[in-house]
Amino acid sequence: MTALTRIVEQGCGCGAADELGGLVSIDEAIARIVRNAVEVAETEILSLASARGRVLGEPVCAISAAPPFDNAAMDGYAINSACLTGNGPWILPVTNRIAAGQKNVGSVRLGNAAQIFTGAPMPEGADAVVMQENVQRTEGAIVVLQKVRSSSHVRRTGEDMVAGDVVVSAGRRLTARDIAACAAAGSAAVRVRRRVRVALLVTGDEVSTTGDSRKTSGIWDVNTPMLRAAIETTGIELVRVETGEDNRAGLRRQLGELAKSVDLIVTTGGISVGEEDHVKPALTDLGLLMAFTGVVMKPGKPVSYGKLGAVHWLGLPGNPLSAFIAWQMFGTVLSRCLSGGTAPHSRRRHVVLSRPLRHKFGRCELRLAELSGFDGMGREGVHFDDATHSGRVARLPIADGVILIPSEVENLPEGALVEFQPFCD
Ligand SMILES: Nc1nc2c(c(=O)[nH]1)N[C@H]1C(S)=C(S)[C@@H](COP(=O)(O)OP(=O)(O)OC[C@H]3O[C@@H](n4cnc5c(N)ncnc54)[C@H](O)[C@@H]3O)O[C@H]1N2
Ligand code: MOO
Repeated sequence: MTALTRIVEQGCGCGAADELGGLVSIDEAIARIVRNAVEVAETEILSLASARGRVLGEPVCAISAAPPFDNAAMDGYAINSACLTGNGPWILPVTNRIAAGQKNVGSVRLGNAAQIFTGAPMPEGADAVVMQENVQRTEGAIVVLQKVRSSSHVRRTGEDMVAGDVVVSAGRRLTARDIAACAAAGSAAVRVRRRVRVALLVTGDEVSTTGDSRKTSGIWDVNTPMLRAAIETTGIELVRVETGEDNRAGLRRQLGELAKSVDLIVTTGGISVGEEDHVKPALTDLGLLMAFTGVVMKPGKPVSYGKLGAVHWLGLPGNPLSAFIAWQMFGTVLSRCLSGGTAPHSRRRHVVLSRPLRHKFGRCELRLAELSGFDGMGREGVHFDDATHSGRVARLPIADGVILIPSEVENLPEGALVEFQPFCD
């Protein structure tokens, strides 16, 4: 039995929406984010040394061929393979010695050999390298026991890249792998998009900051440190962190101020339907255009998104697990779109349930899950929680991601396939 038959890019694929309550499906919420989020236009030039994590604003092209000349791939002897005729062994006089970095390497005549070291330029006349382990060295000569093919252990000019090749495309978020290709292409600096500027505003009068020596217990503020870390992981720049006032006028003033200096405001809490939920009314006062207000998912139902002029607002629920999962589902997509990064390949995959699963019909549930390795048929298994509790985070450290349980599913047997989305952190 399969809970979902197709791997979808990001959404849950079940398409559940609650028109009456104004809630949209996960897929629709993502589509609205993608439609509204325009990447930052400004770019800057950075040295390769400081470019990791940044989004490339223009392609990086090779300035010359790599390798720039034919060279030895092994320590050994450069020979012309055409001299190994008939049956061996063949005795070849060693007439020169070539080290890496050496200029004027000379040539090798047919029937002779040049001792050569890995990375050294191939001498004229030679077309192959015999590894030193495969010869017997005698006074002034080598004995070759087996034939070698032309080009054996030779790295040819331009076999990795030629001048003008695009080695990294615009939109890539630079990793050590991209930086390797840029360096091999001769690039010292790259043009990247400027980082997206983000403000985090955490509401909730009842929460206390950890580290306050006057307090030994309380509802600790989880969202600020958690989202600081999560935002940092996506490569955008957290420029302001504030504690929200718990009233409409105060929030209106704070949000209005923040909107002057950032591209994105992320808030947590204060977005449900209670009389004490002031974030949306304050944003409405400021002229917010709402793209969606609530998603048919558990946890994270109240997650909302809209725009204050050119500034994006992502409203995450106050419950820490809801805030974390809503960030994973929507915040990461929004950050990527605003940064100008190309969509990564989906890391979604099917996994096999380790035991029967029960689910309450209604919302698409994103339940914490832990990968448990592969079975004899190569199928990846998953352990999962009995239920989702939006205020609990004790199990987050051992969870590798979430399984997606479509809204209409009520029971799944052990061995059923479900979709799994790994956390990006
Ligand atoms: N009548 C209804 N009530 C609620 C609904 C609903 O549909 N109808 N939705 C529930 C759902 S689902 C969620 S999720 C929460 C989200 O509400 P808010 O986003 O307005 O969040 P708050 O009420 O401000 O806080 C919820 C919860 O989280 C704790 N919290 C808040 N901030 C932090 C923080 N920084 N660190 C740790 N914990 C935090 C807060 O103490 C509350 O317990 O609404 C339901 N209600
Ligand atoms: O949707 Mo809420 O996040 O379950 O508690």
